[in-house]
Amino acid sequence: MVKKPVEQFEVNENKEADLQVVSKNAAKTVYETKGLNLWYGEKHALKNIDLEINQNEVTAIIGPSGCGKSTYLKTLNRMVELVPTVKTTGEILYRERNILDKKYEVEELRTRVGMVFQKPNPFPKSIYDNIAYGPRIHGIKNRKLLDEIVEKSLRGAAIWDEVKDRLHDNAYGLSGGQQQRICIARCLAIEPDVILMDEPTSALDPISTLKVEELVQELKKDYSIIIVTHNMQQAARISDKTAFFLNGEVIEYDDTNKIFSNPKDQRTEDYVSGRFG
Ligand SMILES: Nc1ncnc2c1ncn2[C@@H]1O[C@H](COP(=O)(O)OP(=O)(O)OP(=O)(O)O)[C@@H](O)[C@H]1O
Repeated sequence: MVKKPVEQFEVNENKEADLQVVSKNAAKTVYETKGLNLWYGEKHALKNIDLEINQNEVTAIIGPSGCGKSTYLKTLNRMVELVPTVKTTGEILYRERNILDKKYEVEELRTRVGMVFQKPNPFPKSIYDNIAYGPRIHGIKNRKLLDEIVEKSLRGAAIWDEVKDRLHDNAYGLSGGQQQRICIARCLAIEPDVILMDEPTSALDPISTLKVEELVQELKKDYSIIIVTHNMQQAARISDKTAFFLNGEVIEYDDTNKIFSNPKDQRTEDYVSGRFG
């Protein structure tokens, strides 16, 4: 009788592979929002949000003005709590820990989660000092090490070649598109895990926009990116997943190509086809 050791081995190997897939998927979730509600005073701005955000993906948040996109983004680094009237319920798990728990140190969160804003906001300092700012705050004083971080971050933000000969010039002397990439480099210098972007190209010209979009595609190899955008073509071009928000609710969340080509909800279809918003 012929034994079947190979088949047996194959079965075992598959089981192991299955287990690996399961554990890999578990590690892939960077944020899990569960039943999140947020009020600004009486205004119920986020309603029962459930969203899972994956690692090394670009997640786009779209929806008409006032639907809660920026508010949701700002809950992810707890910036929203700077507004004194804010009240939240529910959970936001970041790497499996609830960041809304008062015991969670917000400083720790901000070293893991960087943010890029709509309007480029470099500090009124040299290009070099803009990038070295975060590492210096974290106690790095060694000049050689700072030089390395500055170069690596500027390269990572695809702006090194444009500024390498003027590192000690004021960042205000750069164009808007260059300033935005300096802000992205400043974010990379703290070696974050996640980058939040709130309409990062809305103040930029088309060429700078394209550069930032290409950069986002490049950065997702190393980071997880969540981007709020009004520009639906941009969401379709650069994101893996898209969440459509309306009146504080997530109406639909799916692979970007499904949201744009075959949405399940009529309201999503109406929005992505430009019928309102
Ligand atoms: N600081 C605040 N105090 C009170 N209400 C606020 C505050 N910030 C936002 N809101 C309200 O919460 C709702 C959601 O606002 P949010 O800025 O998150 O929307 P958005 O989708 O990002 O809009 P836009 O696309 O215009 O930037 C809006 O009704 C807004 O007026």
